[in-house]
Amino acid sequence: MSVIEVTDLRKSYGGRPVVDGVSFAVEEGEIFGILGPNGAGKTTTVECVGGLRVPDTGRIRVTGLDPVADHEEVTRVLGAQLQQSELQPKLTVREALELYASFYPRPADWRPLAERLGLTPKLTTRFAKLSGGQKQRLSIALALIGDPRIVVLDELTTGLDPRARRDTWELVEDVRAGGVTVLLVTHFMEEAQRLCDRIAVIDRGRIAALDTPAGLIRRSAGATVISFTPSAPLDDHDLNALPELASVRHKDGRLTLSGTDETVDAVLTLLARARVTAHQLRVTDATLDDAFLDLTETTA
Ligand SMILES: Nc1ncnc2c1ncn2[C@@H]1O[C@H](COP(=O)(O)OP(=O)(O)OP(=O)(O)O)[C@@H](O)[C@H]1O
Repeated sequence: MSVIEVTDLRKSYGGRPVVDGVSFAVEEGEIFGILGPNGAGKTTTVECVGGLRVPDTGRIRVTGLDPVADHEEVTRVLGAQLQQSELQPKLTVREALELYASFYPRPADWRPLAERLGLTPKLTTRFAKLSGGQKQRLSIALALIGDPRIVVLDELTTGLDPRARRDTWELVEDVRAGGVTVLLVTHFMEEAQRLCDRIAVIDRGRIAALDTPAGLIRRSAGATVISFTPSAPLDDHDLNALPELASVRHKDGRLTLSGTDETVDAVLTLLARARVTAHQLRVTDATLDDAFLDLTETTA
C-alpha cells in the first residue's frame, strides 16, 4: 500500500522551475531515499509532501490526505525532522520533548523514546550544549513524538563524524523496524546505499531514475569504470564511439569512462592506436557514486 503518492509535482521560484514534474510513490514500511546534488529540489519536494510548501501544480496524497487542505491531519501521520531545525539554545532536552509532545493530541510517551535514542542521560542538558550527534538524535525524537506512521528525515547525518553517522543509521533502521515508513533526503551515496530500499535520484527538479540501490548501479552505466590521465588529449569523437560506453567524464586532465569490459578493451586499443600513454590507469567496478554521476549528468 502506498502511504505517499506524488504525481507531477511542480514548483517554481521567480519563474525558475525547481521541481519540474516529479512523481513517485512510497510504500508502507519502506525506507525511500531522495538523492540528488545540492539545489536539485529535494527539500522543496519533501516540504511539499509535509504541507510546509504549497505546490504550483500536481497532486500529493499522504495516507490519502492532501497535505495542504488536510494539513492538521497530515501532521498527525507524518513527523518531520527538517533541515536546520534549531531549537531555543536554553531549552533542555526534557523541555523540548515535553513541549513538542504537547503539540499532539495523542503523543508517544517521550521517556521510552528518549531511552531508545540514548537521550536519557541528557534530559537536563540544554540544547546549546549538545554535540552534533545528540542534536540529531533529539531532532529525530521530536519527529517521532507525535507517534507518526511516516517520518521525513532531511540531511540527518550532515556534519556528523563517521561514528555518529553510523549510530544514526542504526537508529533509522530501528525506526523502520518499529513499523514507521521513512522518507530520507540525502546527498550521501553510502547512506543511501546502506539504508534505502528504493531511491529516487533527483536532478535539476526531475527524477533521473527510481530503483533499488543495486538496480541503479546495474542500469545506469556499465558495471566497469576505467580511469586514466592520457599523455595527450584523445579525440572526443573516438571516445564517444567506444562500444558499450555509458559515460565519459573529463576532470583535471583525467578521463573516467564507464561501460563494460568491451569498453575497456576498446579503450586500450584506442590508446595504442593513438600512441597515447595512460598514466595511473585504474579499472574498477561501478559504485552507486558512479551511477549517481552518470544519472545526474545525462538528464536534460
Ligand atoms: N523560498 C525560496 N525562494 C527562492 N528560491 C528557493 C526557495 N527555496 C529553494 N529555492 C531554490 O530552489 C532550488 C532547490 O532548492 P532545494 O532546497 O529544494 O534543493 P535541495 O535539493 O534540497 O538542495 P540542498 O541539497 O542544497 O539542500 C535551489 O536553487 C534553491 O536556491
